[in-house]
Amino acid sequence: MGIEVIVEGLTKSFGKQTVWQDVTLTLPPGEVSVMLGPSGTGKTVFLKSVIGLLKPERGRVLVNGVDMVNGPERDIYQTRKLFGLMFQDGALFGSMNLFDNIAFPLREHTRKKESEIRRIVMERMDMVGLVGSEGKLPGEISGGMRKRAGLARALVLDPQIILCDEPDSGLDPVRTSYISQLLIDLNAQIDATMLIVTHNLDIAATVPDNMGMLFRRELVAFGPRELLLTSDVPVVRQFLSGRREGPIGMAEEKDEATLALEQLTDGATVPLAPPAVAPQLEPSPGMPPRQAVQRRKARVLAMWDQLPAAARTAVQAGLAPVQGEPA
Ligand SMILES: Nc1ncnc2c1ncn2[C@@H]1O[C@H](COP(=O)(O)OP(=O)(O)OP(=O)(O)O)[C@@H](O)[C@H]1O
Repeated sequence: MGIEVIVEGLTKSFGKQTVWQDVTLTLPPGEVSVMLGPSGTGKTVFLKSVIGLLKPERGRVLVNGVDMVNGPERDIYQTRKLFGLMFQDGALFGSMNLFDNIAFPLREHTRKKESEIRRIVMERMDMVGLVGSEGKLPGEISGGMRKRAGLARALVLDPQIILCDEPDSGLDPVRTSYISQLLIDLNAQIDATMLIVTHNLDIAATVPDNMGMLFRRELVAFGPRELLLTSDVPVVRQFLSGRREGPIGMAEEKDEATLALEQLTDGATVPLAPPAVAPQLEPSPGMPPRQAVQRRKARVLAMWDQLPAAARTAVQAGLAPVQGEPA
């Protein structure tokens, strides 16, 4: 089962610029979480801080009891091996074929024999649908294939926590749907804790168990997907509906005067209908059921009293028994 990641009071700055402050959340073990936020709000910085590649000034990130911020470097290095990291561009070595790219972490970090490495690499390539492309160079394949190769490489060390930075960037909507399904299928197969950073609304609506959003140097919210998908917090509603009206501006947050002017226009005053919550993706036929589903159900029911009515209704709709399944 995946490992819980506890983030407490995390604050990160570069010089005088605070990227975000006092971020507190828990990634539940084996569940899929998505972190949303407009460009430049520090989503990538957050991922890098979770894995200990960047050092926030305050707070801690606990993984298996190790603080990835201030713990001993030796422990951080060991704990990092529990992670699989999928970078935005796949981060493949251009001069290596896909097989060697995916085998790289095994050759670097383990003493496995080549025959064992071949078995693992082929198994992971099969998981992401790349068998037959072992000999291709990254420059010879499509962006979607590069993403999948990046994902296969993130999987070779059997990670218990997977971090994905914008798995959709540069992909068309159809390829993005395939990646979404692949992420759910992977979760069903390996039950790893997953954190996906994205601004893709389809991924946000259909993939995660939990969702968070960064804005104005704060974590606006983090919780079950239904909480954010039905939220009436203006910035969350604006982001999830992709509207211009609201606190998020083109280059940066809008100033007070622009916002006040918007309040006077019809577009901003017409209330949005409560959003319909799309069903979460199920694993593909033939995949095992996601083990996180039952754990999440118990967790969400335990926080029932704290959920607003709209979120409860959406949770109930999602819990309705599927035909042929016990309630
Ligand atoms: N190493 C660094 N040194 C200085 N500033 C940095 C560094 N890394 C990131 N930043 C700044 O931190 C802020 C957040 O960057 P980040 O890449 O995390 O945003 P993001 O939310 O992932 O954006 P996008 O969605 O556009 O990828 C930006 O203002 C960026 O310029």
